[in-house]
Amino acid sequence: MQTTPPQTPPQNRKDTELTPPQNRKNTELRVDTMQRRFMLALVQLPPSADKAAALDRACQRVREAAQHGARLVVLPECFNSPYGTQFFETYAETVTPPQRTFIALSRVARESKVYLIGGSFPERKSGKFYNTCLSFSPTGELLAIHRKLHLFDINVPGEISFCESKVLSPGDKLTEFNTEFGRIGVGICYDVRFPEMAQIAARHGCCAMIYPGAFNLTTGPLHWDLLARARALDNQMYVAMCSPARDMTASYHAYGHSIVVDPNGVVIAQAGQDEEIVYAHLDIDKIREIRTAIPVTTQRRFDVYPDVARLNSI
Ligand SMILES: NC(=O)CCC(=O)C(=O)O
Repeated sequence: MQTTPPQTPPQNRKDTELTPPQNRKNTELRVDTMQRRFMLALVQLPPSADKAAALDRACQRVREAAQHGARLVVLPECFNSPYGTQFFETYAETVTPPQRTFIALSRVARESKVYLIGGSFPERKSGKFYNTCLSFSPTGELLAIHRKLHLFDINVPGEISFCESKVLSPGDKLTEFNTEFGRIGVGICYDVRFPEMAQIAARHGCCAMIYPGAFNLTTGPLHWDLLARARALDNQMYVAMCSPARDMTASYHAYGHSIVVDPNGVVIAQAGQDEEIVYAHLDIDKIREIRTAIPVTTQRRFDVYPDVARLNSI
């Protein structure tokens, strides 16, 4: 459990679980800042069935993003395995003990001196499988493990049917971690459809909610941008979603269009459908400005809807 106050730098500590934010107003931004502005990079990678090659390419692109000045780098969902229930068991790795993906991501975060939200990979744990995202500090320390909470089980007749829960189990924890820029919340793809996660993260003082994702060609054009913008506007926080590039020869056709949205709901960076790194500056002062100008954050009527207010004490 995290026991350190928000001012504490992220070393020597894991934020994989949440504790009540004590001694502060919950709506406060956790920006005790050495840095008020930083560059985020979303690495939109092509899908690949070759795990080693995909991992090498991801690390090479993380280094490239760092050389361009990014301090927080994000990879896509299932970035080093094909996305499909038939592949998860074959490509799965453990976190304890660390295997190939963990070791490579930790090393590249350390060598590049970046915070790395390492997309996701199929994880094997105690006989179960999860869709898991590991986040690392610039020293390569594991900061957070997010196991996708909401599994992608949908059926749009004639368009797309997917059932992650055939193979995967859902996680059971929200995920946030501290950086010197601010506190960051993490979800994976379908998690973005559940507004409670971003709302809780915002009320815990997160400045950004980041989702490695892999929408498809049916729901992508309909909902990808809209969901990112909705989560950002409702919570007056930055939202970023990082997709694989589109490959029509792959078994799953990812939408692409990795996106960064500002706390006004404005898209400030967006990829096309091919391999690309998108960069955006996140500015903590902008969150404050927007929350001051349109102060919905402090105008909530928890006297009328008290159940929601209990989020304060999560
Ligand atoms: N990988 C996913 O969770 C896909 C989510 C998606 O496409 C959606 O429409 O939601």
